[in-house]
Amino acid sequence: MTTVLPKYVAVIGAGAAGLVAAHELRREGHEVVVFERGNKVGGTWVYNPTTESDPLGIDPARTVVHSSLYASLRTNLPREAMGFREYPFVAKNGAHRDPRRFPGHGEVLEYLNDYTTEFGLGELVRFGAEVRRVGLEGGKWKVRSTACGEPLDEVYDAVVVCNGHHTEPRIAEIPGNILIYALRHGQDFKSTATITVFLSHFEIKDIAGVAKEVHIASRSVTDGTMGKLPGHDNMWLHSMIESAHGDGTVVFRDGSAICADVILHCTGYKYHFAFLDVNDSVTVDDNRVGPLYKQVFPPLLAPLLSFVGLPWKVVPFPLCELQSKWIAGVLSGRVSLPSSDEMMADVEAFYRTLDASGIPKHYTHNIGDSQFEYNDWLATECGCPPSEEWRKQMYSETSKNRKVRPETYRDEWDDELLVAQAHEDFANCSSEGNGNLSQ
Ligand SMILES: Cc1cc2nc3c(=O)[nH]c(=O)nc-3n(C[C@H](O)[C@H](O)[C@H](O)COP(=O)(O)OP(=O)(O)OC[C@H]3O[C@@H](n4cnc5c(N)ncnc54)[C@H](O)[C@@H]3O)c2cc1C
Repeated sequence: MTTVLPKYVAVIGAGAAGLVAAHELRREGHEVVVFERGNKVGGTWVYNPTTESDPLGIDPARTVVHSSLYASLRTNLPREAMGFREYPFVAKNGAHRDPRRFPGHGEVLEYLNDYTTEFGLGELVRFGAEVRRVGLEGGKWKVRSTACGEPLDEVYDAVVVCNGHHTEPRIAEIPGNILIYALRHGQDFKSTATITVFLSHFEIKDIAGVAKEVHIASRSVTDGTMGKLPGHDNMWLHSMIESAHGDGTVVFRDGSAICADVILHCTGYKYHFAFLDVNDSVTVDDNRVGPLYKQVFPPLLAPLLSFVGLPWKVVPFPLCELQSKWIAGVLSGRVSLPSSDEMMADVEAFYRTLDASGIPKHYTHNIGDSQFEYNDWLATECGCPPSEEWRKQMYSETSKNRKVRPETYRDEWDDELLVAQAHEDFANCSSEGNGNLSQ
């Protein structure tokens, strides 16, 4: 094998993906700079209690606030399955710690802070540094960032994009006037408000507890499920919205109508890479980022440009960990990639499989059903063990429990045996020197 020199790598974002990418890259011998436009590590898990003064987002003078979290948010995955493979998310004692199996968002941020401290990642992060442009010049990446309004141009060998995909809202296109509301507390809604929610959401009950009426319009509502939601006095399911009007009238496709004070879009987010200047080597088309070999490398720019954390409906932390190991190994020459043509052929074959199964383009990165197969493929490439059996089973048991006990799955479960197996595994991990378990 030819020796490849360590690379000078720019990582964009210091959320879970950027942190694990930085750790794995440095571990492999690369020199790393992490650009983070915020002033903390943790990305999504950095909670901001404020909302914009203008919920319609029209006033150009408004202070823009972004946070995808709301106050009462708890994880939807159990901590054992959710954590990084090499740094288990175990409960810790301490004034600000939340030992629950499905902890509140603050505990996830604490965990990511612990991870940062444990591996000394803070020294790699440049806070307040927003990447504005990434372009290829003479075989090297020119990265333009701004800090305190001052532009800075630097040259890197490789760029790893970890900018997350829960920032750019995907707004449902409804003819008529649209109201958008950012939610932090259910109590943000007055008890008189009638709310139309564009898509069902697990935590809608927070709002239903204080709003007068909640009307849920969703693609998945069928004739058989329309009407009042069983067990709730003030929640109704509707077909999709046909139009919305300035006086608050919302007309559904079945012809029924209500009058709403607020329309809340629970329609998710879009992939967005405003800083990427790579002609058409990577594009976003109907929320498909591509072409990407195995969700990570654009064949024409591999291995010097890569993406971590694009897949959704997955357990993100361990998946990002494996993607990062793969990227780090490929950049150092320890792991090889197929040729560009072979990678492109693989991507095209993947798209044909999606087409043949009737899976729309915007589901390209929904790899939920095959996530563990995907993780195991990455693990084999990197020469590390496949996903733990308990983790796979725990994921599937949690999904089942969420369906059976939608209101209480975070506090009642039947997979204690898997929890015990996880902890047995963590103890082995600890004997191999994992500082997270020695406290
Ligand atoms: C409401 C909600 C609940 C969730 N619940 C769970 C859960 O229970 N369990 C779970 O495992 N996952 C959950 N997730 C998924 C969560 O997104 C992932 O766990 C993970 O945090 C994603 O990390 P990331 O690093 O990919 O992205 P992010 O956390 O979004 O981090 C991206 C970082 O990049 C920075 N950045 C972006 N653009 C630039 C730029 N141009 N220059 C510099 N910096 C930039 C951002 O400031 C940010 O810090 C949830 C997500 C949401 C939105």
